[in-house]
Amino acid sequence: MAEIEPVADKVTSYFYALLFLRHPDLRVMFPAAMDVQRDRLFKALVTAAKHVDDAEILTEYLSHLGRGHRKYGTLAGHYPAVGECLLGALSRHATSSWSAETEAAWVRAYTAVSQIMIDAAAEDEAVAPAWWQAEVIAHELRTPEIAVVTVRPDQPYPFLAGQYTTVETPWWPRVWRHYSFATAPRADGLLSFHVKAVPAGWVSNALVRRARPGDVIRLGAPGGSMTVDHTTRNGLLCVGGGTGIAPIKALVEDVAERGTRRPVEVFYGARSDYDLYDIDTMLRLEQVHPWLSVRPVVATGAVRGRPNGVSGQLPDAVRRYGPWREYDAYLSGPPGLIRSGVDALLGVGIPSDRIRHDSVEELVTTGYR
Ligand SMILES: NC(=O)C1=CN([C@@H]2O[C@H](COP(=O)(O)OP(=O)(O)OC[C@H]3O[C@@H](n4cnc5c(N)ncnc54)[C@H](O)[C@@H]3O)[C@@H](O)[C@H]2O)C=CC1
Repeated sequence: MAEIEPVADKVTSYFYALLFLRHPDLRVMFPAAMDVQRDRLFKALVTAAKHVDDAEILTEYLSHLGRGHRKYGTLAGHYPAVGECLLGALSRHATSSWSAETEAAWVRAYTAVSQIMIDAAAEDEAVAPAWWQAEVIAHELRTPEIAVVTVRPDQPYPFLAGQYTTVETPWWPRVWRHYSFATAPRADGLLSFHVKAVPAGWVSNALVRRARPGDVIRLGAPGGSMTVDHTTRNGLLCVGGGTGIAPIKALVEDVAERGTRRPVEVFYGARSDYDLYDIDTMLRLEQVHPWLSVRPVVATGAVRGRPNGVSGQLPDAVRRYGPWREYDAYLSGPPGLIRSGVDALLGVGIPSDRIRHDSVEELVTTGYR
């Protein structure tokens, strides 16, 4: 991996060129623009290599990957073709470390990896569809860039509060992006997402500016482990930045449904007062739940009309309050916030096994664009 990492771009470009030259029929399974796809392949290789000594984490990661590949139409028969081209690309770029021995090691590793993915996909086939179709039934613009999109899946969609899914729009086939569910599972089966149109974001711009009630999108399977630990009575310290408030709101609803009245402290951060697009919903929840406290935090300017508003960065705001030793922490938002937030939470005495957030690598490569 050390020899491959600095030339990752070349390796993945070469790999896809080989794959499409040798197997042109597979090209239709991939999006028109391959930039994000290329990053994804390499991130998957790095993640697998990173956990190579921890069979449990590796199997969980690969199983999730295998199940996730069902929505692309991936079949067991595709894996050998991919494996051959991967070896072709690696052997061409890892020239100084390549030998019969390394080749045999890669073949063994790839065979094991693909078997776990194939088995997980086959198991999943018996219990869940490869994807869900979902009709947009409401589209509410909260700011010119942020929409709350509510959809009705064509069949029951089981998930846990705090999880995310992948979304494909009809306008950009085979381009999938992650979005967290903005509510806990609802009795009416509806799902909603907070989407911010980001520059050059294919899916996010389509969802904010084009999608209207009646349009049909596709959803992949749910994922993510930022879910409430119901085995403890610890309080929840929730830090949500920007649209990262969406899964935090879902967690609050989950605690409310359980009726356990654990203290929940939400720090809701935005660049400015104007960007606190969901503050009214959060404050309404605070009014009905005595165990919930919501503190808006803005990076610039002041929070108007909210006496408990804080000016500054989210991690600093969290440090200013507390103590947090009796709390589990949940972090959601931009990758930079997750990184500095984890440091702040460790610093205030919350051990790492009680800090939950989505994978920063996933947020970076498969972001919300
Ligand atoms: N499950 C998750 O973790 C979710 C993550 N997201 C991510 O959240 C982001 C939302 O984007 P925007 O609304 O434009 O957010 P934004 O850029 O407006 O930032 C939101 C908040 O995070 C703070 N922040 C940003 N970078 C920081 C850093 N390096 N250190 C400390 N604080 C920082 C800002 O000061 C602000 O308070 C996207 O990157 C999206 O991918 C969105 C939904 C769910």
